[in-house]
Amino acid sequence: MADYRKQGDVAVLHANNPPVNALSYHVRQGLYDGIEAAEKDPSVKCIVICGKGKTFPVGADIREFASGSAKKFPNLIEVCDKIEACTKPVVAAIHGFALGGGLEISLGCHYRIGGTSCKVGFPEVNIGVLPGAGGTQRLPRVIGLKPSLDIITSGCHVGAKEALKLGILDKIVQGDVVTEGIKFAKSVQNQPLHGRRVSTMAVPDVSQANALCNSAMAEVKRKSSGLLAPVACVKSLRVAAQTPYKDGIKIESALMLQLMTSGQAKALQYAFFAERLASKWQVPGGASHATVTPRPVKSCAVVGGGYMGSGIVMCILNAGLPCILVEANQKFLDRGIKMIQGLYAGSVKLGKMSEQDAKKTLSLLKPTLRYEDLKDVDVVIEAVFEDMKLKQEVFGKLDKVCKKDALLCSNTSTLNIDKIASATRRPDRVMGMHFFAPAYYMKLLENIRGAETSPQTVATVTQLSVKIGKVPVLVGNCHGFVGNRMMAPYTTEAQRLLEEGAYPHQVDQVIEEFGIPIGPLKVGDLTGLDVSWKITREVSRMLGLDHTKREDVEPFGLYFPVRNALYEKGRLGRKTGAGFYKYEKAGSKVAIPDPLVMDIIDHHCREEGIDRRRIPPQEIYERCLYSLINEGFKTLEEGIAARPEDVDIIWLLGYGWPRYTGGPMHFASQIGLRRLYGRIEYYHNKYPDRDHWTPSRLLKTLSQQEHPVPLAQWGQFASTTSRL
Ligand SMILES: CC(C)(COP(=O)(O)OP(=O)(O)OC[C@H]1O[C@@H](n2cnc3c(N)ncnc32)[C@H](O)[C@@H]1OP(=O)(O)O)[C@@H](O)C(=O)NCCC(=O)NCCSC(=O)C[C@@H](O)CCCCCCCCCCCCC(=O)O
Repeated sequence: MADYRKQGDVAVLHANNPPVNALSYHVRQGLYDGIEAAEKDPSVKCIVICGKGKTFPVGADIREFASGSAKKFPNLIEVCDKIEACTKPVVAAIHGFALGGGLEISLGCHYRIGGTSCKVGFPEVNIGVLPGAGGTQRLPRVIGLKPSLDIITSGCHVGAKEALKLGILDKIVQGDVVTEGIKFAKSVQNQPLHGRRVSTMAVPDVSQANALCNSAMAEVKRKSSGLLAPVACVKSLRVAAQTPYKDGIKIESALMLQLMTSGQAKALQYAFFAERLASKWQVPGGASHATVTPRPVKSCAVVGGGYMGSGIVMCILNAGLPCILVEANQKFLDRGIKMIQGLYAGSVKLGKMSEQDAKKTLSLLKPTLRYEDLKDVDVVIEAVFEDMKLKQEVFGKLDKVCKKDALLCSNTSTLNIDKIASATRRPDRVMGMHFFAPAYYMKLLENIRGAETSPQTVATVTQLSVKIGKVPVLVGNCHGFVGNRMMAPYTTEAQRLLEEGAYPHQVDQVIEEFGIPIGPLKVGDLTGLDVSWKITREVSRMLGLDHTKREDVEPFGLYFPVRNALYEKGRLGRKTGAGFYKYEKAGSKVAIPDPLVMDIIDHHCREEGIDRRRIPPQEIYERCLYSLINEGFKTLEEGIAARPEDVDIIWLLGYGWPRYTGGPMHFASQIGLRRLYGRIEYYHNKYPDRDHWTPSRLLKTLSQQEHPVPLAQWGQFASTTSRL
């Protein structure tokens, strides 16, 4: 797990643990033994530590935190200290990434050189821990407290040039980093080592320690309220400034041990792996990401240049793929182009992109009004208005003009993908690609497989999704798929609470305190009450109901009297400066509780003879969140979602569910399924007419097991076959 070889009088130690050289027990042992062997060998004058394959070690092996192996001798602290204590010069030769424990290893070395494209960083905060192998103690001794606070609390990567400027790297090298590392080591082999051992250095900006740490603490509390790791990072860095290394490392270890066993760390690490699992799909019949070869995609087209369509075009262009944008008329086409150009101009202005790159990227865009221009593209993504008739019309046209093997995808957020596919003669090459707004920014892509979609179509769309920078999750076909289907009971309950005693700001406050950045009623205002009103009307029509008749729609959970009253008064949300809240002016972001809305709600209740009651925050919390979770279990039991991890990634990346709880399914496992089932059954008995409170069969089964079933095994209890 760490290869030892000698090249003349240089010992070269390669960490060898593909794909990213995570510092698992065997790698640590190999590095420790390698240093010991080199120290003992009189013919060795200096040592180079590097990584085999594509990168320097990227950190501790995250899976070892749960198993306890991370603490096993030699732990990472002991390895770093061993390297630093070596009496022969040790050089870290960095290529790819040196992250977390990898960067700590390099800080234990006496010198660090890096390739031109290497990156370093401490991403530990993202997985709920801190750089606990001396990172918080050594980095400030090398580069000072101020930049260390920035790097460690942000978790951001630092490029080679910046790392050199800060003093993390001693040199940037061209060409093979190991060859250069050997040369470098030979050049310093006779230099004294005192002054190169980082733990013995003083923190340069120590006089400002209090001011810097106080302001960093205020900042992390403001930005990541409730998160334990960033706070612990600042505490540990403060200690580095005030204490010798040998005492500081003890405090760092104590903080690390606390974090390692925290629920937040477990949830964040779960989310890390769930995100990587998402693109590993499998469909009934056994075809999977591992067995099916995707078709190459060399060009794409997007139909519809509205807000979503334009964003999708940008994702494609950013990946370096040519993209045709089709619109129905010149006015709409110009509007789409203008939006895209404007967003690139904004990126240039903010320094995120050079003018030259923006120009080059935009040159890949070909706007047109003619469907015939799409005859050679490999993939078309339709992003027209959410209307089945319109979508079928578009797919019919596409089917006629596009080459036989082109894939036709729809950015529908709710509609039946099989019905859309039925407008073509190639249902095997039709799929849903549900982007989230703004499409150029949001990482989630909910990919919907229809009944006839072929495995190769799934493979190609998944590969394209990754290429355009998204995390794709494959789901089955049903109204709203996974994300929006779970959203329905959540928003329904939020609105029902208004009719029983709560006001909008009270509901939103509970949800925002839980960690979802915008409460459901503020989301209603953001999307527009006219939009949700129209959706209710469309869904009612689809079900053959009259949306104006309470007795028709109430049993189907489609009766929203408060929303309707606001809509009828022209309060359409943020865009009109009034909805569930009032706003300073149309388009403003700050939602202000509105006494007028409270009057409208009270009036409605009086008319309906409803005795309003005080609704405790716990009830708001349970009714919104547990109804959503129950629906999540239903998507699993029906095989619409393949794994609980997929449901979680959809909610983490698409709907702002707080990552430190791991997502709704992981959160459910933390609540305890027995307790959760009990509460859902309680609400089912209280509101028997609300279908979304019917407890999920899967949840019921799991809750009845003698011992809690680990989340990774829930799938074994889902009785129905997969609908993926
Ligand atoms: C590196 C990346 C940027 C690469 O991205 P890329 O897109 O190329 O690849 P993937 O992300 O898809 O990854 C490929 C593959 O690798 C897996 N993987 C990646 N990183 C890790 C990892 N760190 N551990 C395990 N597995 C990893 C990934 O899951 C993929 O697997 P798959 O099966 O899907 O192919 C990107 O991968 C990335 O960003 N990785 C994470 C980097 C990171 O977070 N690093 C920090 C890790 S935490 C750390 O390093 C902690 C250390 O600072 C401190 C540890 C101290 C422990 C000692 C504690 C003892 C203290 C107490 C002692 C006192 C004694 C007492 O009292 O008891």
